[in-house]
Amino acid sequence: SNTFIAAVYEHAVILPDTADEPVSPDDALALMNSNMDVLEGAIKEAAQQGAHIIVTPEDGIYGWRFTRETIYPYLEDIPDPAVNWIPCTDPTRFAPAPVQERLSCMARNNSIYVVANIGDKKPCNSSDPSCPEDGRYQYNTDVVFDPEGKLVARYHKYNLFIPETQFNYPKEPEAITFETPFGKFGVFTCFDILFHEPAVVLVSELQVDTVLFPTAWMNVLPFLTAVEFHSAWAMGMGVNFLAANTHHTSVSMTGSGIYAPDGARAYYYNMKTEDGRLLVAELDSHPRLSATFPPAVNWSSYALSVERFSPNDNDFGGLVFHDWFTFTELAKPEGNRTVCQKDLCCHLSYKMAEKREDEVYVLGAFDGLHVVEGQYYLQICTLLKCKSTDLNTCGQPVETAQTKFEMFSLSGTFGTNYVFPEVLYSGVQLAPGEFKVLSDGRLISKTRPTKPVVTVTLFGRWYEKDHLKQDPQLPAFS
Ligand SMILES: NC(=O)CCCC[C@@H]1SC[C@@H]2NC(=O)N[C@@H]21
Repeated sequence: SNTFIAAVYEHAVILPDTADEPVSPDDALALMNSNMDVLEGAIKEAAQQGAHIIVTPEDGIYGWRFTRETIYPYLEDIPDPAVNWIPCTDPTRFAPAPVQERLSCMARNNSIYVVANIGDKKPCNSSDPSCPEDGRYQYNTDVVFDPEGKLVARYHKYNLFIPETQFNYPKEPEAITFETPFGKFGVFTCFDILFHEPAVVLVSELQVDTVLFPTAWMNVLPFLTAVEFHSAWAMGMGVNFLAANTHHTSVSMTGSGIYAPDGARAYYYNMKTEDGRLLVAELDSHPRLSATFPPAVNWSSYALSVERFSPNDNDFGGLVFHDWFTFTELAKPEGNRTVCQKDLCCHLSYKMAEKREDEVYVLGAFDGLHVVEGQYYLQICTLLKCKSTDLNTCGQPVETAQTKFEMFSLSGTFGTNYVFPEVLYSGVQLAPGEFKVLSDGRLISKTRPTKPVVTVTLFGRWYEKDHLKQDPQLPAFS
């Protein structure tokens, strides 16, 4: 088919009690069944609305706050999908697997692909020198059941986030894909999105059409809020992206969406209540063949072709999520500005509807290794609103703004081809259809932005540089 209906469910996970001791297998299953009761309602509703596939969140069935020992009763042995297993119709073929059986039946009874995140356990012994002392590997695992209830994909998360000490890293990254009548799918989990393997491999080498993305994502403004970054990754990589987040506002977890390469089809961000939400939207099965598929981009073409727009007399520094940026203030209501850090020069042309006295915007550049909660090399050009009119607050998280822009055009001399374009309006709102990337690398407003701007960002990832030693992040202007 040319199109299909996708669903994602943001789930307010029912968490286990914080206990230091492992619970019984029955208690673990009871907690997981409470969560699956809610997921089953969402799956039924999605199927009734015609969805062909539904994605549910990372940690959506057992929650978090586990040690290696306390998660054990929640784990099941998940076989390689090559065994051709329908747990719903053949539940006793392997060791008891009540969670896989129930997920399989939900898929089968509703004739829909179901994507879920559960825990896998694999026994090992001393013949394996890497075998953990407790005699088992434990993996954060995505599973996919087809509309017959057959297990068609199993993915072990490769880039564990720092607190996930309950799980092991798989020895090698797994690039997991499967074919459907509506395109080729790939799957990875949460923190994986910031790294080359397996995320970029799935798109650039294996040419998937749609990525399935269970996540438990804590939002970090100004660049790493879920809806902002996940929609930007879909656009930068040219794929559909189905992101299902957990919903838990006390740790800033919210933000799910159905994203196409040219913008969001549906998204949900809600820090006000603890409600989950089902999203359903239509997508192209093969976005690369669609008339709206964005053109190939040379990310540095425009920026390398122009001279510096402005002198660097008044540049200053500031921290953005632990990274030392070089900033220049946008003091006039319109203009052309350049700011550089190391090899990255960022150019901005902009026009504000009016220059407000109570809001300050800057153009910023960062070219360096990010080292907090993981190590990854970034090149970032950004137009952002400062928290207050004090320039020392530039880079601190900001959610709202009042300044409307007539236009913006942002570009940079990137050394990487992997650049993710973000536009965030006041109130953590996306701007689908209101901006685009030209083939020469400029991120431009298509029409006059309809809402006040919080950030416009080109978020570049330079994967080859991830293993460099950290540069001392000193102000380049001092
Ligand atoms: N479950 C996960 O793997 C969560 C990782 C995503 C966290 C994103 S990426 C780095 C930022 N730090 C955060 O606390 N949230 C952001």
